[in-house]
Amino acid sequence: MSISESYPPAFRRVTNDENPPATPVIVQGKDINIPVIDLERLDKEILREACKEWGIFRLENHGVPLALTSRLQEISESLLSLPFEKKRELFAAVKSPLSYFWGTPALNRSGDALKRGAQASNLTMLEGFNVPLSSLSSLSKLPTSTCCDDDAQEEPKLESFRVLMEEYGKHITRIAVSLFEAIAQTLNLELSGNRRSEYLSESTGLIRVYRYPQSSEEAAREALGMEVHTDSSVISILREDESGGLEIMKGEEWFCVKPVANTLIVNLGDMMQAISDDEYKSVTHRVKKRNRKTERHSVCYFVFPKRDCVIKSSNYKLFTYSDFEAQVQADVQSLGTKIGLPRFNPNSPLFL
Ligand SMILES: O=C(O)CCC(=O)C(=O)O
Ligand SMILES: [Fe+2]
Repeated sequence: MSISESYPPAFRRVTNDENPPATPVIVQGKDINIPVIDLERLDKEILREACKEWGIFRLENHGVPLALTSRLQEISESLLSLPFEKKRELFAAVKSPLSYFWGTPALNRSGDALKRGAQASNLTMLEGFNVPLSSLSSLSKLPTSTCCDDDAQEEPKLESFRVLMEEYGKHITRIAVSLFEAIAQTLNLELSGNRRSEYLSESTGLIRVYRYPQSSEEAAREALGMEVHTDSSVISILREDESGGLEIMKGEEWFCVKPVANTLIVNLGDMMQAISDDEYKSVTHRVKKRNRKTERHSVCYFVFPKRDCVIKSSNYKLFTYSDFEAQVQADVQSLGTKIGLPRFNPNSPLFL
């Protein structure tokens, strides 16, 4: 099987060099070193500075075993390299909470792609699996499909993926909770009662495993792997491979964040920005693959407030996380893009 048979059909034209879509050339940012935080020796001053000036940092000594991330990457790559139709069938057939998506990272709560408005022609060159962690742990084993004999060969792989994901999910949740508590201290945030678990609700934790395909030189100059955005989360934690491509906006400029083995990248999301009264930044970022000869694989964890948690912030009207999520989805559907926090800021022209 050629590699392109494992890509969604809509990607094949772009990866084959024939007629790449005519879109503006995207200039690649300069290299930059982001702040480094050592989780074993957390320095609150460095953490405060990183959250305030950058909204993103590299995490060292995070305690996730290298063997676990390597095995997770291996099994994810193996599942993602199955033929396109197979991936669709397999994930639909096992009726699990896991879902397979491609062409857009904008999904609804059930993991289905949102229909996009105005910019619907912008195909995003990525595919992946969406894994809501809480439903994963309630499934002791993935149900066996009765669909087709072929699937039987892949199901053990899917089951190993589930087991590894669950283990990885526990580590990454532990990291998110300790970082959130440390960040809250740097803000003197009052976390009495249930406030911590309302702001950072472990049960909302979600992991996405992404594959960004190879592409021709021509397309490489033109296509973005993931469009410019901020995350809606409180905290996001990324594990990327060595191929590079993550870029952040600092000031008015784009910069490339180079991969460093066995570290994680933590970025603050919109909810952290709101909770901090805009003291801390939800970093604007995108993925532009540097090396189009290889695929890029990444694993990204997102954690959110409880759905009905009211976000109180002096710069925004009161809103619940559910209100925010519904607004993002409505904007993606009608405008083709997320507006995010400005919708809730009475001083913004985009305020609703
Ligand atoms: O794949 C990556 O490196 C980044 C993914 C990302 O920014 C996201 O999923 O929000
Ligand atoms: Fe992101």
